[in-house]
Amino acid sequence: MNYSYAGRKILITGGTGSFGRTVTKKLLERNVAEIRVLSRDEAKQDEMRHALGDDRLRFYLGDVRDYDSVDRATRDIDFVFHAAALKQVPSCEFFPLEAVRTNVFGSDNVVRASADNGARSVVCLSTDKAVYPVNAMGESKALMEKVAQSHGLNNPTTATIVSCVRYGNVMYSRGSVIPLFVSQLRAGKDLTVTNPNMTRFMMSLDHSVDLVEFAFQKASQGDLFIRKAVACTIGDLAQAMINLFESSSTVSLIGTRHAEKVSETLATREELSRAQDMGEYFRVPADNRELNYELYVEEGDLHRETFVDYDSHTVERLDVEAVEDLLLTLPEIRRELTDAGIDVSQRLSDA
Ligand SMILES: O=c1ccn([C@@H]2O[C@H](COP(=O)(O)OP(=O)(O)O[C@H]3O[C@H](CO)[C@@H](O)[C@H](O)[C@H]3O)[C@@H](O)[C@H]2O)c(=O)[nH]1
Repeated sequence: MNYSYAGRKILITGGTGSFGRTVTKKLLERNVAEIRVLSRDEAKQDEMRHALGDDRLRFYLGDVRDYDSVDRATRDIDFVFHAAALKQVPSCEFFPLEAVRTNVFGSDNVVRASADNGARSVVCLSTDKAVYPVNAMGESKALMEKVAQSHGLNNPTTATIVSCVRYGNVMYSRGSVIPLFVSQLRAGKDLTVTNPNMTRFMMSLDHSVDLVEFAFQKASQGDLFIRKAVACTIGDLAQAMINLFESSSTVSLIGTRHAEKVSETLATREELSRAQDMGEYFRVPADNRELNYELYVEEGDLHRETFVDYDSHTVERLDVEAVEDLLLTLPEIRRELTDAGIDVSQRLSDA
């Protein structure tokens, strides 16, 4: 279905985070009537209110764990982008029930309140860590995906479309490794690398948000959209940062953190076997069969064996120079380099 944003009201949960904020900025460029941001931290809201200075922005204090605060924020709303989450792997490992409360029950509140208030479309933000999860953050996000998909299965006549978008690591997002490396380089310290052979999917924030808009426009009930991405090793990422900053820092190995994987998977082969390849991304439709399994035993999926997981160890791997080029596409990196007195204009014009 194609919806126009003109005159529409959009809610972004977790709207003061890196992802939510970028989506907010992009949507403000459309002819939307109102964007609501639901989040817990009034200081971040205040900072965003002043930074964006747009009177179509409305800030709602509240927590997705609390149905009433989500209900208030979803009244008379058209689109909901659900980005609020606990997303740091180590902290979720220590406090797994907090991850369950926010990422599972909180997501259920968002889906239910949106449907109760007649929203047209809800898009939930997921992560590659939800695939073959080994940590509480990923496990809770995997359940969030199931909660999102169960909406359509349990409410066949609902008018509210619920879908998910799944990403890898968003470069320069708050609390992630790239801003950490920048601060270490600027302080003249060595870069703390967990395991140089670990691989991660790398994508820019700007690229990532396009898919949210696409999901709003095109999702069918229960769809999961996966953004394809390139990957690199963390050792190459550290080296690329050292090279760009023309630094004499070296790498200091600190070992793998709690519950980290050596590689991440964006899509399983089972998902790929029923996915639609749409160029930049995959669309994985929900399995809409009913709970009547005896009707289906005849239909085994022989086709499935020909697919392999979409994994950061096996997709296109960037070398150090290609990682440098990718880093230079980030405005934050260019600004940091300029601040550090490093002139990259020649390199940018060669690119
Ligand atoms: O001091 C550090 C910190 C991290 N790393 C490594 O850098 C990579 C990326 O780490 P980080 O930026 O902390 O991201 P992840 O732990 O991979 O998780 C991020 O990426 C996920 C998507 O995979 C999101 O869902 C999470 O919210 C987000 O925190 C990992 O291989 C880490 O082992 C280091 O080498 N040194």
